[in-house]
Amino acid sequence: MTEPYVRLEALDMAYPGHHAVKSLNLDIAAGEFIALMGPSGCGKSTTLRMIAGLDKPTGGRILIGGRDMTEVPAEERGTPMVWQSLALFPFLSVEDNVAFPLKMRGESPNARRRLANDWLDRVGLGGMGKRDISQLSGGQRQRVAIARALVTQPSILLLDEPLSALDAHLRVHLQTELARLHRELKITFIYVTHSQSEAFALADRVVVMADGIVQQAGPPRDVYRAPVNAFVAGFMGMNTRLEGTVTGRADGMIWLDCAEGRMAVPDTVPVAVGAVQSFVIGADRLRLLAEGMAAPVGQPQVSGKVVGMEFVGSTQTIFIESDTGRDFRLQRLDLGDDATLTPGTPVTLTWDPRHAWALPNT
Ligand SMILES: Nc1ncnc2c1ncn2[C@@H]1O[C@H](COP(=O)(O)OP(=O)(O)OP(=O)(O)O)[C@@H](O)[C@H]1O
Repeated sequence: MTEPYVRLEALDMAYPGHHAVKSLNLDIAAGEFIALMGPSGCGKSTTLRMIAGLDKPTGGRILIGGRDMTEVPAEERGTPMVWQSLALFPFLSVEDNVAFPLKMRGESPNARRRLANDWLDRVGLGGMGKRDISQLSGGQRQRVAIARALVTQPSILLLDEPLSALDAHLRVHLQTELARLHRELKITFIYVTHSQSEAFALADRVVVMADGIVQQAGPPRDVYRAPVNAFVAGFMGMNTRLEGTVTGRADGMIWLDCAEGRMAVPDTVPVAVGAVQSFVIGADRLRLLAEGMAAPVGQPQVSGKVVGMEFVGSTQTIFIESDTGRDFRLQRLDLGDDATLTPGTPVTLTWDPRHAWALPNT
């Protein structure tokens, strides 16, 4: 990264009785879309609130554009925030809500009206400026909140679960609009979410947190395919974790004795023969073997039975329990040809060992 635009340096927040953020270091480039994700209580919102200046860190520094902002009051930081719960003024019109930060800044009534309506147009609410907030739907209100945050033309927009109060259809719709706004505005977005699909769809980089500590930061594909530890692998959800005793190395692969048989994984970790090594295999990498077929030479072959199926539009997830009692998840396109895969159906799984990923032993 060239010079970061936002730098969080050993950022710490120790509430009385709870250490919420622990010496967090993160560099964010100008114009980057960053998603902070992790389970409830991991410190995502606290981190965002510290960047906004709403919570004062108990340690570390926040630099924005090279300037130390740690002691700068929220209203002077130029870091507006959009929340899950809509903090709009119910007694002001839509236009006045959007224009409010401009009024605080002392802009003239004409400039306020013009800019507010420009932004209402940009978020798809053109012509609705005179309405009361109560006359808008949840999705429309969230657009007002976004317009109000952007009307001052900040260089950073902070978003804390901005879509989580909306229904699934609206969420996807507004997600697309946020992506468009980010492309057009080219400003830095820092986005807190529980939702892996939202984070993956929107962010240039995701930052996975647990217990106040950054576990992994990287492009969504890297974090999904190459988790750095068991926590991140588990948080990504759609993979199966196996482990075995290392028996040797050959041709860029580590060979392991697992309960499910002899397996190989790409040799990316320094591990000794005789040690136990974990690895993951993505749900989309697993394949079912047709009845009576053997796996290609060098590929594992794991037998088990179907325990459940889930359909999500054009894809399906098949839950399989192996004969060794391990849970596998297999994800594939739904081609409508698996009426016979009911719970209890015996199946055999395989995968290309080059798609497995050894978890670094940190
Ligand atoms: N003012 C406070 N005093 C004491 N503890 C707090 C305070 N605010 C937050 N916490 C605790 O700090 C931890 C991190 O909170 P935070 O809101 O950052 O989590 P989060 O990752 O955003 O979670 P969620 O996804 O549920 O919003 C939680 O355990 C929370 O209970």
